[in-house]
Amino acid sequence: MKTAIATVSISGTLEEKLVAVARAGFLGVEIFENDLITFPGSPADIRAMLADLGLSCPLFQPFRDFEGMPSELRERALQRAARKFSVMRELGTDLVLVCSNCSPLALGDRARIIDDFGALGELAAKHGVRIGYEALAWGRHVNDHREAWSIVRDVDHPNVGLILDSFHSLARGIPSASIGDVRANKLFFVQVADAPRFDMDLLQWSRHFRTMPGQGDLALEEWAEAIWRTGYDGWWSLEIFNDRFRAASGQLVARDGARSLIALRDTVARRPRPAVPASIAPPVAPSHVSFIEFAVSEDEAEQLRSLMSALGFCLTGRHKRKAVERWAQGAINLIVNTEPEGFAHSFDIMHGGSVCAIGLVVADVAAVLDRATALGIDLFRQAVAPDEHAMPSLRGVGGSLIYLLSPQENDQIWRDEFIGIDRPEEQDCARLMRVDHIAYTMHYEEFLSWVLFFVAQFGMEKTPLVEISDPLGLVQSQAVETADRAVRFTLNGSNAQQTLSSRFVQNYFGAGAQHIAFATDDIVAAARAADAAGLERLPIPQNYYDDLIARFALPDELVETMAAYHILYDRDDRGEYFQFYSRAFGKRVFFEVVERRGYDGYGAANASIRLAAQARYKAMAT
Ligand SMILES: O=C(O)c1ccc(O)c(O)c1
Ligand SMILES: [Mg+2]
Repeated sequence: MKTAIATVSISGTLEEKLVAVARAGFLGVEIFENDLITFPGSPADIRAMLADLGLSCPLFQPFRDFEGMPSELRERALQRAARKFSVMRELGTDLVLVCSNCSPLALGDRARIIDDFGALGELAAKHGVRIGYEALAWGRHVNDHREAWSIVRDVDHPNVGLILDSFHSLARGIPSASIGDVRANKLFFVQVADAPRFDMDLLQWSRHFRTMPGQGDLALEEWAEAIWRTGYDGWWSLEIFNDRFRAASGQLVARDGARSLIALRDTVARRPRPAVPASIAPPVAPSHVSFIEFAVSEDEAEQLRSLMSALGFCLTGRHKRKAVERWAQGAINLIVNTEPEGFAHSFDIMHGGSVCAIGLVVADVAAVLDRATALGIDLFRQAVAPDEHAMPSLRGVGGSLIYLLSPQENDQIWRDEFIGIDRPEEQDCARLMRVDHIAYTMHYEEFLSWVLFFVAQFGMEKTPLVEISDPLGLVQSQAVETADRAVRFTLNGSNAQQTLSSRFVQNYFGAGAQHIAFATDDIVAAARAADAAGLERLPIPQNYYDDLIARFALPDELVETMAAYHILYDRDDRGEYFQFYSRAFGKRVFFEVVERRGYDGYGAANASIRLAAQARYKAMAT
């Protein structure tokens, strides 16, 4: 798979863009005219830079408003093209993208359009270049690749071919089966972009919200599969217009782009009767969260211990040699690491007491590592003693670790590395059963990067994006989940400076786990016990409960109980959801307890209530 990316997809100066593209492992780069025009050197200088970086330039674009112009403008359009062709030769590319005409002057006369492309093809042949015709979704007369293909077919000139761009076709809902009509030798170039499903103006949607494959909702697999089935073996190039990417690190976006194309190809390779053979290890979904590890100083550890105790966790083991404790309840293991050196300690110094690692159980650790390597995901290994499990790990959100455990290791590790502590009978009353989800908070600009990480590496599914109102701005939130919902993460990021999300990222010096939700099957019992144990809770206003009665027609008694214990409630067509929150530990991490009765979401309707309650604490503190 020959992969390229358009300069428009990446932030920075042209030089910075090219370096980022080359480092990410692309073979080619589409040069956007604007990047050429703003560059203080000749096209030949750009060509030399590309050569130094080992990149080729398979496409120059765009050339606009060409076909079907009234007679008096036709000659000028051809002259304009001739100038561009000279530039292209200097730049070292032989293909230009001509996008369908958007000018109000354009005529839709098909015979004229075919004639124009015939003339352009002749001119191109003289200059030793080729033309690729792309139907813009908002083209004045041609806005469907089926129409563009029929024109290219009828022009029948060796220097005139078709360019397919997933956005233009999928945004308009054009069936990908129609790609089967395109002849591979006439398909000159393929551009790939995904996008979240928005019901909005096509041009605005395309110019601001395109994403890497896997970060959006378009049916890219069918589309890419249809292209492979034609026998096309040319370039696959990302053309991503996205406001966030323009503001993000070029290196990050380029690396994600490369990752997204590898993952897209692999998804197609894993469909029935694959159009391409698989070339990397398959995605292996984690079966559950084995543990969550906190890196804390001894001072903060006391606070954390009392919070965990109040939630019903018991100290069940100590590491044989290290200052590491295991606190457990149900199938949940919380690790408290106060070691004065090592990864956890560095993490604590950097961020303050917080989640430095999680452990995921996976059926095939080697496959996870192989896939991570293929996707350019960083692995982490640290020195271990001979009697310790050498758990490999991936670098996850904010540099925290995702340890990988086989099911066997998950059974053995506590016995092998920890000295068990017998707990008194009366403490043995698990109210919380398992980790329901881990909520990560991150910079707005890196949000899509982590969506892609979980989707590409573990084959997790995305829920629709939701916007949550914090009293000080909007927060964007999206969950990634395994197909069986046994492992769930929510990702949160905000563009507004003072939202709780943004303050977390500022105070924490980066992205991290902001809250952890545990599942119970009796929320009232869990809340009552937590109250009795002195858990500091997030208070919810009575107005919320009055509104609940109005919205859901719930029995008074239930609402009174929920109000007494500050339990939030949500319902959808599948079931009911109950949740309550602890206050934050170290002003960073807080806990949530949830009970799901058939409900699959995260109580998005309640998130603004929770954020408002948390904002009150901030107001009181200042
Ligand atoms: O938004 C545009 O105008 C535009 C230009 C060139 C392209 O290849 C494209 O997909 C969109
Ligand atoms: Mg395009």
